[in-house]
Formats: sequence, structure tokens, C-alpha cells
Amino acid sequence: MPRTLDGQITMEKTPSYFVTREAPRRIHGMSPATKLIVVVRNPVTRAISDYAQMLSKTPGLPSFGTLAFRRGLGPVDTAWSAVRIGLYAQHLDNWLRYFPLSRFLFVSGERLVSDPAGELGHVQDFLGLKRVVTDKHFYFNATKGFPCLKKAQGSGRPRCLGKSKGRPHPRVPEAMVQRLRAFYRPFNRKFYQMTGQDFGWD
Ligand SMILES: Nc1ncnc2c1ncn2[C@@H]1O[C@H](COP(=O)(O)OS(=O)(=O)O)[C@@H](OP(=O)(O)O)[C@H]1O
Repeated sequence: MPRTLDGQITMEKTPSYFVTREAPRRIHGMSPATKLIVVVRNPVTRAISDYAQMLSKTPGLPSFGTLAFRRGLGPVDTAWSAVRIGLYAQHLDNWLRYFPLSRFLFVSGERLVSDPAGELGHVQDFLGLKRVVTDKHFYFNATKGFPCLKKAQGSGRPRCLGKSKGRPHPRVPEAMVQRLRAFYRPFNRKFYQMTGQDFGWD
């Protein structure tokens, strides 16, 4: 990590930290005062999004259903990373052995799309920053189907996230979606209890 002067904040972003067993111990060892921001979205949509990303890198991958369910139709395969990552309560359990809940901010991935300024308001408050980023900074880009920045820093031109963000998802049969929803429900409920936040996925 780069050195941080007084008045500066160093940020590091890696999605896999949240699900990496050794990460909480190591990060706590580096600084127990670290603030932790976790963006979570409906684990079913998350799994499909993850699969879309895998498919973009490995065309010809087996179907979503083949990977998500053992023997194609059997129980949900929690060994598959796209499924396992969505077990947020289990991952959080591992972190809470090292950090109290007060060091976490959980950002709703859904609200980050529907109300980016609102979610970033919480982020700024959590970090003890003045609310500099507001709804004035965003517009909804109908082509992209997502909010984008009105002016990117340094260029003054609008800026959307890249092609790998906000990709179309492959169609997954509704029955599979429902089975996954039912599978995640108890884990989601536990996560709502642990965080004191209802993310509205059920
Ligand atoms: N403003 C805006 N523009 C585009 N995309 C947005 C935006 N806000 C949130 N998202 C959601 O971000 C999802 C991709 O983020 P990831 O966490 O998968 O990215 S990464 O793991 O850091 O590569 C991506 O997921 P997919 O839609 O499944 O591609 C988006 O839903």
C-alpha cells in the first residue's frame, strides 16, 4: 500500500478480498483501523453476471445450469465460485472474527445503479468526507442502460464504465432462477440480520 499523508485516504479495491479466507487476518494485521466497503447485489443476479464474465473469457463454457447444479439438475453446487461468492453471511462471519461491524459499510449494488448519488452519499459519510459527489454528477445513459458521470475528472467529457460492466446476461430458465432464489433465501436472511440491513432480494 502507498504511504498516506495526514488528510489523505488510501483506497484499495479487490472484489475477491471479501471471499478470501486469509484476507481479514492479513488486513487486520496491516491496520485494524481499516474501513471496509462491501458492494453486494442479489446473489442470483451476481452468479449470472459472474457466468456472463466467464463466458466472455471462455466461449463454449458449459451452460449456467450445468455449472450451478450438481449433475445438471441436482443440488446447488456450492463448490462453483459463482455460487459460493453469493453466500455473503458466511464470508462476513469470517471477517467479523477480526473487525467489528462498525468498520463496514455495505453498499447495495442495486441502489448503486438506481440511485448512485444516494449510495455515494453513504460512502462519503462513512469515510468522513464532505458530500462532494451528488446527483449533479450523474446522468442516466439510455444507450448504456446505466448511470454515467456527466464529466470525467480531467477531461470534462461524459464517462460511462467500460464494456465489461453492464453486459447483457445470458438467459437462464426461470425454474433455475427460482431454485437459486430459494437456495439463497436463508443465507440472505442471515446476512440481513448480521448487517441490520434488508437488501430486498427476497
Ligand atoms: N454505472 C454503472 N455502469 C455499469 N455497470 C454498473 C454501474 N453501476 C453498477 N454497475 C454494475 O457493476 C457490475 C460490474 O461490476 P463487477 O463488480 O462485476 O466488476 S469487477 O468485479 O470489479 O470487474 C455490472 O454487472 P453486470 O450488469 O452484470 O455486468 C453492473 O450491473
